[in-house]
Formats: sequence, C-alpha cells, structure tokens
Amino acid sequence: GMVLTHLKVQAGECIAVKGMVPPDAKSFALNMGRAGSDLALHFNPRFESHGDAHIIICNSLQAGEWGEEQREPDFPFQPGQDAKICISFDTQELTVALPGEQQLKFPNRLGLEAIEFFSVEGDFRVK
Ligand SMILES: C=CCO[C@@H]1O[C@H](CO)[C@@H](O[C@@H]2O[C@H](CO)[C@H](O)[C@H](OCc3cn(Cc4cccc(/C=C/CN=C(N)N)c4)nn3)[C@H]2O)[C@H](O)[C@H]1NC(C)=O
Repeated sequence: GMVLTHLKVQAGECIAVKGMVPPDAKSFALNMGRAGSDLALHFNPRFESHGDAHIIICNSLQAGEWGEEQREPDFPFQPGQDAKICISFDTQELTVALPGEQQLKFPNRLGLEAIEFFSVEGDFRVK
C-alpha cells in the first residue's frame, strides 16, 4: 500500500485519510510513527482475520517488537463503503476520529513528538 516518509506532523495537527473498503475486505492497517519498525500506532480493523471478526486492533511496535494489543469493540466500517479516518496526537495519546462521530484513543507509548512515517496496508483503497 501507500507509504509516506519524511513527514513532520506535529502534535495538535491531524492526518485525514479517505478511502474505500472493498466488498471482500478482510483487514486493513494504518501505521504511523518514526518508521515501519517504530510505530506509535498500528490501527488494524479486522473484518475477518486472525480469528477476529469486526474488531479494531490497536498496537505499538518498538524496534520491531509488538506491544500489548488494545481491542476496540466499536466497529464503524462497512465493506463496500467509503470511510474517513482522522488521526491527531499529543505526547500522551493518539486520537482516531472514526466514521459516525466515533473516536478511539491509544496511549503514545513512544512519547512521539512528530509523526514522520505513515503507511496504509491491506483492504483500504486510499482516495
Ligand atoms: C491468539 C494467538 C496469539 O495472539 C495473536 O498473536 C498474533 C501475532 O502476534 C496477533 O496478530 C498480530 O497482531 C499485530 C498487532 O498486535 C499485527 O496486526 C500483526 O500483523 C502485522 C502485519 C501487518 N501486515 C500488513 C497487512 C496489514 C493488514 C492487512 C493486510 C492484507 C490484507 C489482505 N487482504 C485480503 N486477503 N483480502 C496486510 N501484515 N502483518 C498480527 O500478525 C493477533 O492479534 C493475536 N490475537 C489475539 C487474540 O491476541
């Protein structure tokens, strides 16, 4: 999928991504942090994947090691539908604005002060 590097997204700014979830979607991920192996947030909605159905997995990745998963029951994604996701952060936490005015928060375990890396993987067709 799409990989953006050398960004300088500061605390208080937000990244907005709009895309389409294909009808046969199984899973997609938005990753953000310093680099692919140093993620403040791996945001992974699973429609049907890893034995999970209709759940959002959030996690961090530090030097290639996964942290403890946060599993979100609110699942405002529909296969075949457009979705807009806006991520903002401060040194304490990241906030993900979801479709349908829903929001989820994830601790900024890396204490990141700027997002330099952003990638989209799997079943999400960025518009
Ligand atoms: C119960 C057994 C032990 O516990 C499990 O242990 C697994 C391994 O640690 C965790 O899984 C891992 O969880 C991590 C977050 O914590 C990452 O998500 C990681 O994936 C990394 C990764 C990313 N990517 C690229 C990507 C991302 C999204 C979609 C696609 C492609 C879609 C294709 N589309 C089709 N075919 N239509 C590709 N690949 N791997 C996943 O392997 C499970 O959650 C966990 N389950 C529970 C209940 O605890």
